[in-house]
Formats: sequence, structure tokens, C-alpha cells
Amino acid sequence: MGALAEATAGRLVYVMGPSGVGKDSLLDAARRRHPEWLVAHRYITRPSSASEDSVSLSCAEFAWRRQAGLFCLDWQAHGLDYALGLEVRAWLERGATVLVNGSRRALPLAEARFPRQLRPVMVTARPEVLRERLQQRGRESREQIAARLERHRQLERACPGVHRLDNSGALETTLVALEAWLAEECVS
Ligand SMILES: Nc1ncnc2c1ncn2[C@@H]1O[C@H](COP(=O)(O)OP(=O)(O)O)[C@@H](O)[C@H]1O
Ligand SMILES: O=P(O)(O)OC[C@H]1O[C@H](OP(=O)(O)OP(=O)(O)O)[C@H](O)[C@@H]1O
Repeated sequence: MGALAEATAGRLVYVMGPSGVGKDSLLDAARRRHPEWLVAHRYITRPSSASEDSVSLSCAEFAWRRQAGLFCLDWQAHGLDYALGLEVRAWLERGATVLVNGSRRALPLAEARFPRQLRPVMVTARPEVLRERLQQRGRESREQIAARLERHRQLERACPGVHRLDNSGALETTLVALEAWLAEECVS
């Protein structure tokens, strides 16, 4: 039996939060600290960028894979298509802890698809911090940044009751809080 197979059940740590809050940064830091945590890449219909670990697909490629049943979860946002691949189910079946950058709006679908494994968590930051980080990242145009901030205003009260991690401060502090939350869940 491999190390993963010894675990009793996999869990899907579904990391949500407004654009620019630091989800990809947190996942990247988590992966570097924890080789045993599997960060699922997303399939997205936008060019790859240095700030995230995703697989870039054309709209035709995405549509083909979707109808072929190669995704375990997919959603739309910001005029783009996003998906998680079937590999996530295989990893969970082996008992792995899988982390992903998820959508607040797609949370009900994720809960329906992964009723036993889903562990939703919301990353937050103060509004002025969000704006500054989006500008500093430089992936989106000024108009796209405004649209993302507006989407956040609409979704601000989404997902009540979900565990929250404040990333207004240092990323390391947020990572330690994530580690503590997941460790606590293992013993409770
Ligand atoms: N705790 C932090 N302190 C300072 N900068 C951060 C922190 N977390 C993320 N960032 C920066 O903010 C920007 C947006 O982070 P990113 O991880 O791309 O956010 P998201 O995936 O939530 O949209 C990036 O430039 C990143 O380096
Ligand atoms: O429903 P929402 O919670 O608003 O999420 C919408 C989308 O935004 C994020 O992706 P993306 O990488 O495009 O954006 P971000 O990293 O800037 O948040 C997230 O993974 C969702 O796909």
C-alpha cells in the first residue's frame, strides 16, 4: 500500500475568494511546503500566465473534452470556461488531499459533485488590498479589474458559514492558518 492509500478518505480543499485575494499564491506556497498535498491545475480557455498553474485550452478543445466527459467539474466566469479534470477523482479515491482554486458561484455544484470530500474555504482581504494586488499582478486590463471588483461586490456575502482565512497580511500567516485548519479537521 502506498502512503496515499493508507488514508481513509480523500478531501477536496476548495479554495474560494475574490479575484486578487491570493488564492493561487496560497496554493503555490502550500504545494512547496507540502509535497503530499496535490494542487489540481485548472483547464481554462485563456493563455497560461506565470501567476497560475493552469492548462490553457482553446474553446474548441474545452468543448470537446467537456462533451467527452473528461472533466469532473466545470464552470464559467469572466467570459471564460474553467474545469477540473477527471484526475482529481482518481487522486481522491487514493485518499489524497487535493487543493483547487474554485469559484464561489460554482460552490453548490461542487458540493453536489463531491458531497463527502468537499472542504470549502474562503480567502478574504480588505477591499483596498484587493485592488492593489490586482493592479500589481498585471494579468488583467483596467476594465477587467473593474469588472472583477464589481463581481466581488455582488458576491461579497456569498457562502455564509464557510471557514474564512484572512490574507490581508503576510502569505506565510495565511498558510499557517490553512495548515492549522486542515490539521484540526484531521483530529476532530
Ligand atoms: N499575502 C500576500 N501579501 C502580498 N502580496 C500577495 C499576497 N497574496 C498574494 N499576493 C499577490 O497578489 C497578487 C494576486 O494574487 P493571486 O494569487 O494571483 O490571487 P488570486 O489567485 O486570488 O486571484 C499577486 O501579485 C500575488 O503575488
Ligand atoms: O465565482 P467566483 O468566486 O467569482 O470565481 C470566478 C473565477 O475566478 C477564479 O478564477 P481566475 O483565475 O480567473 O480568477 P482569480 O484567480 O483572479 O480569482 C476562480 O477560480 C473562478 O474560476
